[in-house]
Amino acid sequence: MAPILRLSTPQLARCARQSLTTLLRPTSTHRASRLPRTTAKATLSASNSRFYSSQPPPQQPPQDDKTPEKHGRTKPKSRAAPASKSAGSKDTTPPAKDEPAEQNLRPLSPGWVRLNEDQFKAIEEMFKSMPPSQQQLASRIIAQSKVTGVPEELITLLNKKMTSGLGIMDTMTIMRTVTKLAQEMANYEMEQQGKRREGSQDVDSTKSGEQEKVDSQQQAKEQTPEDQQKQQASPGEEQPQNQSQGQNPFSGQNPFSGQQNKNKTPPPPRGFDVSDMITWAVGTIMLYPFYKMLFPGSESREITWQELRKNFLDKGLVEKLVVVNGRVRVELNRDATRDMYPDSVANNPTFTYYFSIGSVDAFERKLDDAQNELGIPSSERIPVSYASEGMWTSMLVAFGPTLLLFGLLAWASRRASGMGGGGGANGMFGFGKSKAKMFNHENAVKVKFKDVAGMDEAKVEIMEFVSFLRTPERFQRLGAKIPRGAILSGPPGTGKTLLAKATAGESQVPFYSVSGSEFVEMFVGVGASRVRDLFANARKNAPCIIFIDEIDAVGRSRSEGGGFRGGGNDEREATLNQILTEMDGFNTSEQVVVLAGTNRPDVLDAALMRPGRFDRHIHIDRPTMKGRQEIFKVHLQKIKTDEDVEYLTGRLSALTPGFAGADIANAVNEAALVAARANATSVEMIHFEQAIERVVGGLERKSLVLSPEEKRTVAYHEAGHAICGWFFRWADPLLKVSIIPRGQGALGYAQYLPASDAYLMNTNQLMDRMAMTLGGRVSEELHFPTVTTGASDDFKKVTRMATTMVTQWGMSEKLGPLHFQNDENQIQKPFAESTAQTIDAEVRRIVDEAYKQCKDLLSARKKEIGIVAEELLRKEMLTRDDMVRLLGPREWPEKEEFAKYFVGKGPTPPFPTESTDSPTEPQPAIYEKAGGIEKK
Ligand SMILES: Nc1ncnc2c1ncn2[C@@H]1O[C@H](COP(=O)(O)OP(=O)(O)OP(=O)(O)O)[C@@H](O)[C@H]1O
Repeated sequence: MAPILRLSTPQLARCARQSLTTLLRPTSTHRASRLPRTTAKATLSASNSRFYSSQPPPQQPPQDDKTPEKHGRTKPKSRAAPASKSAGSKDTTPPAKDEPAEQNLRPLSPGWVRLNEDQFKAIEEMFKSMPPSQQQLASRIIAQSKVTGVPEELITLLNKKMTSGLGIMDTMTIMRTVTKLAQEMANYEMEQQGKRREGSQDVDSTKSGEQEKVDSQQQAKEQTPEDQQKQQASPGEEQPQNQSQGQNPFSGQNPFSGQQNKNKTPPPPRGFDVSDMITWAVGTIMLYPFYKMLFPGSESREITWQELRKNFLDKGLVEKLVVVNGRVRVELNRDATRDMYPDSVANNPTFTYYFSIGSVDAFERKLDDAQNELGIPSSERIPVSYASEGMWTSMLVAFGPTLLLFGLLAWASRRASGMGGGGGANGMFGFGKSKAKMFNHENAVKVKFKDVAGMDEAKVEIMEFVSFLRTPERFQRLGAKIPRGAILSGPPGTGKTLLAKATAGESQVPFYSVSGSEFVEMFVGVGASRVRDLFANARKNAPCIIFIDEIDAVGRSRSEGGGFRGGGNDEREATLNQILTEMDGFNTSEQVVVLAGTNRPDVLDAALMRPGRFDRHIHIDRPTMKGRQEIFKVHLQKIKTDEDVEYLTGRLSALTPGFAGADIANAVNEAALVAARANATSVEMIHFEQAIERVVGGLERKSLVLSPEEKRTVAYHEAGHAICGWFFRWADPLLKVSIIPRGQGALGYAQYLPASDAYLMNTNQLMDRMAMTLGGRVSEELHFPTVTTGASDDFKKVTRMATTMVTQWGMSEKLGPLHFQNDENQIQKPFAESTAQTIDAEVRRIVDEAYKQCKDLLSARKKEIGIVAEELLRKEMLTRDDMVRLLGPREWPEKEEFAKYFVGKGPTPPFPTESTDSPTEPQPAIYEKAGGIEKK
């Protein structure tokens, strides 16, 4: 076993690989490649067995009392005689080279015994079923066990094997026994090595170099010719001797050899535990035959009934038949079989034949018939026994999947229980781990306040958090409590996340970003666990900012409404409770600021909003004209344009009322794409305008071809809108009229520029807007014998506007200053039937008034409608300048900002925004929407 000690780690690894390959390669007698999966451990261990087979074993301790003296060595201390002896051949024949002399036997450890000759033979028989490459090594290990003895359990196992056979439960004992054996052998080997080193050092210190030379010459002389031959034939076996003399071929690598042997306690090679390795290797070798005993299936062969009869039954070789789970194992009379078939594998004691049967009855009948035919008297009939061998295997097959499932669940619940108290980092399959992304100011959070435009008030509010995170002592000194967090609310895309990021960027602290919906899972408790994990991480990295986007996903009011209607939602509630708890859990010195974003602050739970949690409520609205201009400036920095930035941004912001920051970013990017498509060298005004038109109105639908009549109707319809917009005093300024189909269902459109920053509208403006919206239908009535479906969307807008005037804006004298909220989710109207009737009547009255106003105007301007419509049919699109050319300048003064950017400026002011039902949210103009109407 010594050679293993001299191998370097890479060599060991190589050996292990070879060994594994060898073991898995099928041999003629042994189908290793079909080893069951249960052998995995043995196979792994077997990989080490090649250390032994690839390297010759060490020379055994001297077999003769005189040898050490003869060689001029220090004689090893004599050991106590063992209780039982092994080779009985010791007295009669010289011991085999691997067999130790009795006086060199290691004293037996408690619970250890020595094997007798029969037992050795039995083991050797078993080793015969091993691949030949390993047999040699296995027998060396047997020899070694003669020195060390074997654990008593091994004898018990052997006896059991010979009498009743081993069961699956014995595997544990085997493994334990083998481990013990391997450990003992390794210890023994280490002792031997130590002694050899000590011996050689003693000799070195006492002998002069000359004396050594003489000794070695004498030693050579005194060696018998057989000894010399042996040495030549097996130089490897000389290695221990050479090693002690510093001639080990591995001396360059091995700390045990050569010069290094002079160190009293040579360090073992790094990262390699010799005794472990030996344990593995010996364990593998020993375990393998035992495994074979337990699972002999791989050394059996299926035969047919006819073969059985012809080869064994008729020849009287069958000793017993054992019926096991639908198969019959044939137990042969080995001696008789050996005489008849001397070269057959059937002589191998572990080899069995078996055959399959349909039913036990049929088999018994067949056997009886065969024996009758052969004339076997009933007293000598072949015994048939019934065993339930393989029960474990079949049980494993039957219950395996269930057990696996239970195991998996047990494992999962153990992991899940880990998330309970300790912060929940892992949770079930890691579910409890927070999904928050952490951005670090050094690499990711590069956003600064200068990148966030058009929300000065919000910035001022949030700036306080920055100062707190940067200089907390300034606040703490005066006893001020630091705000825990802020809710940023506002329409989508208005820059809530951006502002939170900028706060982190300015304060130069880590930023955890997570969406409220990421807390919600199908497992109750996971959300809460994630919240715990998030806050635990944040505390570790304080000072830092946590940003929970879309907090309404978890923070909805628990009392009523939202997802809690109809029975509640435990998971969401648990998550919310955890957020509340965590926010309470901060002490005031903890520099963790929680910001949350939502589009629906109205649905949030009151507990979230109370002071001490989200102390601040910062509302971020869509930007004003000035705000848009600033946002355009921020985003224009990223693209190449030669336009005058001041004028460009002013005009673009005038063109984009109602745009949020995200829309502006999108429009700018779209403009760059349009310019790139046109191979332009820089992005020009026209590209921006096209981009905005595209963002608002949708793509041009060139594939939609209208018939000439349809086109004509569309042109007159749009001309009606345009004339209203031109002649009504309070109408929004007209920008463009087009009959090019765009987006979804719009066959044409008129664009107006609503007073972008007008947050109030009076009755005059509303009436003009409604009249203008009805302009399309009225024009159709005036110019065609029949009307079309194209005005449905206009009617919808008008009705909605009139209803809002009556029910919410108090613009009906009959109903007075009352607000009637008609909740569509409620079955009953919150007002009396008579009130409902009054509302209906008032809505009708207002729409009728608007209709009359429109009809009066268009009837008077029928000629102008014709002019515009015909021009529209020719050019498909008219700009404001075209309108001035056709109709003369507009009678009413234009608003200042409109005049600044559009009156007499650029040739193609584009852009959609027609009428809208809300004074604060201008909508893009669409001539006709789908909704069952294909085209006009
Ligand atoms: N005020 C602004 N200044 C500059 N860019 C802005 C501004 N507002 C929005 N943007 C642009 O819009 C993008 C999206 O904004 P952000 O994600 O912050 O919107 P949000 O309000 O959080 O939206 P949501 O409510 O849908 O989560 C930003 O990445 C930025 O490019």
